[in-house]
Amino acid sequence: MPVSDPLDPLDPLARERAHLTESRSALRAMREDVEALDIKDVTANWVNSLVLGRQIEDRIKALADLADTPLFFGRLDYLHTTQEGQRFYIGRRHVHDADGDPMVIDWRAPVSQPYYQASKKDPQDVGLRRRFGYTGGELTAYEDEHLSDPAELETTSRLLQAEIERPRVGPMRDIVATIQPEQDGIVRSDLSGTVCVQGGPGTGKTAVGLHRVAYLLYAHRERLARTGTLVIGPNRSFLHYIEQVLPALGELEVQQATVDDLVAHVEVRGTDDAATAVVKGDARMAEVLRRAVRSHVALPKEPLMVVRGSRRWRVPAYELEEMVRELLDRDIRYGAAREALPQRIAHAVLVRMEEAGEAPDDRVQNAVARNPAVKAVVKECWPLVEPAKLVLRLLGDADFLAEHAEGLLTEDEQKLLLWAKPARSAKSAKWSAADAVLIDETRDLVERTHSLGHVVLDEAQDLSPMQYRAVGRRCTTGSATILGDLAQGTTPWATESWAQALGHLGKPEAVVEELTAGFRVPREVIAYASRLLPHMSPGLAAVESVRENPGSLAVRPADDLDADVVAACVESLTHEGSVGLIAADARIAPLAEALTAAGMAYLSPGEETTAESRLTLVPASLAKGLEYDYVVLDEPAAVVDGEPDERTGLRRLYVALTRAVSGLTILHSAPIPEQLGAL
Ligand SMILES: Nc1ncnc2c1ncn2[C@@H]1O[C@H](COP(=O)(O)OP(=O)(O)OP(=O)(O)O)[C@@H](O)[C@H]1O
Repeated sequence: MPVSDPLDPLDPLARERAHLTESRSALRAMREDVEALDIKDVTANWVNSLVLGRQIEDRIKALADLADTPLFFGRLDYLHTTQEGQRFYIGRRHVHDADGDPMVIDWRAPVSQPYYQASKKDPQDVGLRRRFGYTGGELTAYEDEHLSDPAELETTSRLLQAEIERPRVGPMRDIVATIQPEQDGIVRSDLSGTVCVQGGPGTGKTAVGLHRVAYLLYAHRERLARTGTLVIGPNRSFLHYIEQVLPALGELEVQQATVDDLVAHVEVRGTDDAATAVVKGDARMAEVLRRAVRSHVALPKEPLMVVRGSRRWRVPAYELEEMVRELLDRDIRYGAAREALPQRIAHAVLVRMEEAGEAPDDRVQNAVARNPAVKAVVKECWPLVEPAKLVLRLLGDADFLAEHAEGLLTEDEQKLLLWAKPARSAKSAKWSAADAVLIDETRDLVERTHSLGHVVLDEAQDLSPMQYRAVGRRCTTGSATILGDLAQGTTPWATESWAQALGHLGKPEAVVEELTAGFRVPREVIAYASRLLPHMSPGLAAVESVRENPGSLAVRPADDLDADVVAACVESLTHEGSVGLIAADARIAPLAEALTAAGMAYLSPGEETTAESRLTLVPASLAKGLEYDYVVLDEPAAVVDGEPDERTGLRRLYVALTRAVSGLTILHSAPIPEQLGAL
């Protein structure tokens, strides 16, 4: 790797540094231009000026020059055909000079794509690809690849390798400088299609999903600003961990939520046992709910008599019945049909008025639709359905449930659904998370759920069919990026195949891509963890680690488990980077006590690690998606035993074993689960 000679005016590094300095001044000038905007002349309306003011503030924020985030990380020199001898610096955002000429090009622009995709085999008209290395914001190195020079040997990039090996203190960071070709293909796939990514631990699924949102916002900014984008993660601590990535890429508008947040129409205070939750999460419940909602519709028995002034207008029962039947047959929401019915009835009355020689207009039709007699028919035939009340009745009234579950759920399954003690009201009921999903489904039967432009669903393998439906209805008219690993499914309803999951989501046509290169876990550690695969997810390929650092793996029997675990944490903390102590949930309290007794401060998952505070105590149930430079794993057998069945237990253990970036120390007093075996 060439080094700089500051005394040489032709020194390439010095010239690149000069370009960096000029680009920073250009960025400053762009920011000052925005800061100098005077909106008083443009708008007299205070609401407009508030909105405009906020947009300007966001723009100023987006144009900030962050000291530790390099303005560009690469350079492309094109050859002749497409961009005639042009040179582009690739960075996180577009920077132009006073004449509007680009100094740094956004990594998402089409001309940047060869930075990620070009190779010796397919140079894509690129003569030179240069990667830059930074040390604390200073440009200190560069690395060249002459893609069209057959004499130059292909080597692995030291800068890329250094980035992959970099210690992981702090929240998750972006990977724009080092997105790999297979990842880039997913990041840049078109907005119109849904993509599903299967990938083992540390293959970059989360990173790819977040960069795809950033890319789509760039390529379809207006459309997505209107329709909205959402990232769904498994829990709060995970969302905290990833929340900095998009803002660092200049995207401040993306919402984040858990599936529970999406369906939070009632307060969740209860829990279900696994068997009950499985039935509640089963896709057949959608049909039970559909039937139950539609069962509220009653066919009219009596004719309708509308009195207006001195005239009486009669609509016979059979005609009303036809209207109701016709609405039932149409595939529209219960609520929409309920709104349509009075207008239909009013229309029938108007036809009669016209036949009698009157000339009623729209106002008359609306007045008839609001007539008490018409309202009474609607109330009788198409009553309001309150979603929470309907679910309350299904879970509390065995006959009502049996009527609508007939032929769909067995008697045993129905029993599992029924509350031991029926709740009195929707307010006082102890709703579970699965109940909230049922209520959400019912709401959608009554009124269409608003669809966003794009949804990213991470750790998707853990969702129940009913949860997939809840996510799917939030992107019916948009698209989605579905990320997950079947081997890390730890819920009793975890999906067995992506085809099934995509079917429930309503996106059966989605393309399933696979990522197999592992950027997190060292070779030896992933090989050890992958021993579990045949026992819990046969058929899934093990991840191929691209880490060069061999990492360290130690499995040690403990005499005094708590004390030995604390000692292993102390030892891990002598290294640079973050340390995660992962343990079965039931072991968290005693370990917290042991750490406190030893005078060691620790964080909870999702709390930001800093240089001073690097140890996090992680319950196994929250470890998914997170990573630490060094992991101390307490008592693997307890992690397995903490789950209701062995397969789920082994999968939980697999998740815990695959969080380490540099070193994994396992301490056990009980025997190591036999599927893992000795080192
Ligand atoms: N192209 C890349 N260059 C550098 N680092 C990368 C790259 N791809 C992924 N990484 C890093 O590898 C680590 C794992 O990535 P990520 O968390 O996205 O993986 P994942 O597949 O979601 O893992 P899990 O299945 O455990 O949730 C992160 O630190 C991420 O920044």
